[in-house]
Amino acid sequence: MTIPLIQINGLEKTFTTHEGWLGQWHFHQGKLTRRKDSVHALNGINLTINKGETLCIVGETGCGKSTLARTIMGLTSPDSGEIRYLDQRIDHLNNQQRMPFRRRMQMVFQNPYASLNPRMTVYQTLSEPISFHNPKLSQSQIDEKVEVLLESVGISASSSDHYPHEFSGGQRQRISLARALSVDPDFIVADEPLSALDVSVQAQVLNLMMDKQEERNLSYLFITHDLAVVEHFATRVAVMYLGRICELAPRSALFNHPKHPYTRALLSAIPRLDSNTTQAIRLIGEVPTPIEKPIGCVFQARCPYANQRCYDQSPEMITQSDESSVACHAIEEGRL
Ligand SMILES: Nc1ncnc2c1ncn2[C@@H]1O[C@H](COP(=O)(O)OP(=O)(O)OP(=O)(O)O)[C@@H](O)[C@H]1O
Repeated sequence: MTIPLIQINGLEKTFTTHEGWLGQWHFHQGKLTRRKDSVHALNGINLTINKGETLCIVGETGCGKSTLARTIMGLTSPDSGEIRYLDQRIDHLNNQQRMPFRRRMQMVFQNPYASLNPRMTVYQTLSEPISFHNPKLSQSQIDEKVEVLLESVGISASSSDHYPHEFSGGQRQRISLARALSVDPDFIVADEPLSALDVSVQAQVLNLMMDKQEERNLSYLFITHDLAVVEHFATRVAVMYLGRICELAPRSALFNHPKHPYTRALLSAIPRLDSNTTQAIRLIGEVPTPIEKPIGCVFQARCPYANQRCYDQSPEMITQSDESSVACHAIEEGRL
């Protein structure tokens, strides 16, 4: 049975930036004014992450993947929209109110070199969240939990007095995962957790994450550029473009029958031995900047199927027969 764990409705986030060194001041109504640009990072995201599933987010750099992750985790506040954990709204909580959810929702970052405190031993890194969230545990119970946790991610408990710099990149990412697991979460956001690692180590860390998911019925929101990882690991895949989700589909539907022109373009960039019958699309044109949010479909400027409606009207997500959803006028009109 599918149980929704995280539900996101109409999430919007715009950042205001002061663009460029020379361009940041200008005269406006006789006054020297600092120029501001609005970066539309999230433009109405609707998404559900179910219990026990891995939802992978893919899309070009700057399309809003990390902003989505950080907003779900409460590290960035949304401008509008709702985020629910089970049936509780969590998008507007202050630090104090968010505390119970911090245990249940954890994050693993791209760079284990930066995300572990270099001045804390592995024991301190793991025991601190354990004792904070379980104040009744005795010292020996905490010690035992740290030991079991470390061994469970393939790090010898005898190295718990070592510092992060004494470990390899893969070991550090294992320790980051152990830290996330130390408080028994239900949900982990992993933002490019493999991309700072050697290719040979990536598979080991990915397999470890899959084992932990099975053991603990974890839900993952997994952000990656690597479509081979997505094909191996995802339950469902959300394809993002310029702050919007353009296709959301079960893994096999997405890889076997990609629908949105952007998804097709992404997948046709992967060299494959089996010939895919879906027509490949080569992307033309520049990636538009999130500062100039287009009216209509966000993919219009690079889409070979765009017509006037695509320039005028933003397409809605429409569910297809294979449980995928896609936002594309050309598909809706049967032109694709
Ligand atoms: N704190 C911020 N202030 C201003 N702009 C920001 C901020 N954070 C993100 N942005 C902008 O929002 C847009 C989305 O950024 P985001 O990091 O979410 O994209 P991404 O898809 O995760 O990219 P990448 O794959 O490179 O990590 C980008 O244009 C980025 O420059």
